[in-house]
Amino acid sequence: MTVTTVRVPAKVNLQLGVGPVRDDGYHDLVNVFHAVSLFDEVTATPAATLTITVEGPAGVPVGPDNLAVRAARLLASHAGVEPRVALHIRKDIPVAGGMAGGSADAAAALVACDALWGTGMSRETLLELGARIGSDVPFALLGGTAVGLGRGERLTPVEAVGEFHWVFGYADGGLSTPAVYAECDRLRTDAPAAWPVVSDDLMAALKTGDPLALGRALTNDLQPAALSLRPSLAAALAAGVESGAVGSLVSGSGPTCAFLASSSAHAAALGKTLSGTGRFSAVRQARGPVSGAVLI
Ligand SMILES: C[C@](O)(CO)[C@H](O)COP(=O)(O)OP(=O)(O)OC[C@H]1O[C@@H](n2ccc(N)nc2=O)[C@H](O)[C@@H]1O
Ligand SMILES: Nc1ncnc2c1ncn2[C@@H]1O[C@H](COP(=O)(O)OP(=O)(O)OP(=O)(O)O)[C@@H](O)[C@H]1O
Repeated sequence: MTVTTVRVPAKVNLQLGVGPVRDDGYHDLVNVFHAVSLFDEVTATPAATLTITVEGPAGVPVGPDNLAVRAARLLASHAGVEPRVALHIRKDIPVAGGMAGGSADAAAALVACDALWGTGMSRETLLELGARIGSDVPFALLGGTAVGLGRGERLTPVEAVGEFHWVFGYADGGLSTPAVYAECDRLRTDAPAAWPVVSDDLMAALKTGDPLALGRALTNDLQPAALSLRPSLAAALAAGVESGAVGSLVSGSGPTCAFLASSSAHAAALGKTLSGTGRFSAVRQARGPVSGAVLI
């Protein structure tokens, strides 16, 4: 194969239940991931050495810290091949926005390089290598809707009926994921975290495909921490409720706000209204669930 391109989706967390901090610094989670139709593309071209170029928003490292580069190196070392590839990322997922854009690129690089180098890794091996790069990477490989336990890497797919329609409000400037988890711990000093459990209401809403029920069931334990670090998010979320969203929450560690609509037409109207509030740097419509990283 000469050139491979992989398309990979962003995620929103339908439930992010955060348990106590573990000895290794991670938190045990109940993390209900949902892949949505905002995509990055990673292209892998044969080259003498490993190089990386990025097209799109600023703030993405173009060196060894890029998660796609780390993924390519890890795969090469695991498979015993030289990491000879020119990686090119076309980014559409917001950077440090709580939608797992970097993790998505790592997942895409694993799939693209495996195809380019003919290393023939099993799905299980790619999921295991992905988990070594970051907790969100396995889900970017899987896509759809899934419950993630442990630090979010132990995945079980969830059957969801139909399609849900979303509007995402982007913010200027990102939030650091470790800083948001640390703020979550700080806010809980007086009340230790309870062990999270999968929400029955959420699972029921996914089984029926009812957006109103899903909207009521959305929860994010990191939201108070994101709001504490970025107080302007409170008004941004309120704008969604005032504009008729059937559910609103911060996506993952934020600061992107996710708004659920009752139909595609409702999402288009909601997107227009939210654009007019001036509270977001950009407003995007998307649907979910969509598949994980795929060769195109
Ligand atoms: C907020 C979420 O996006 C929700 O899906 C994820 O939990 C974050 O996943 P991620 O960005 O892949 O995070 P990782 O690269 O694995 O970890 C970055 C940092 O986030 C914190 N972290 C992450 C996952 C987890 N279960 N507990 C944590 O406390 C830790 O401080 C860790 O050092
Ligand atoms: N390919 C990449 N795309 C974006 N950021 C990257 C990439 N590789 C490394 N990074 C670094 O990772 C940081 C977090 O980026 P990312 O966009 O993944 O955040 P996020 O969406 O908030 O993550 P998550 O939702 O998984 O917590 C960035 O600020 C950047 O420095």
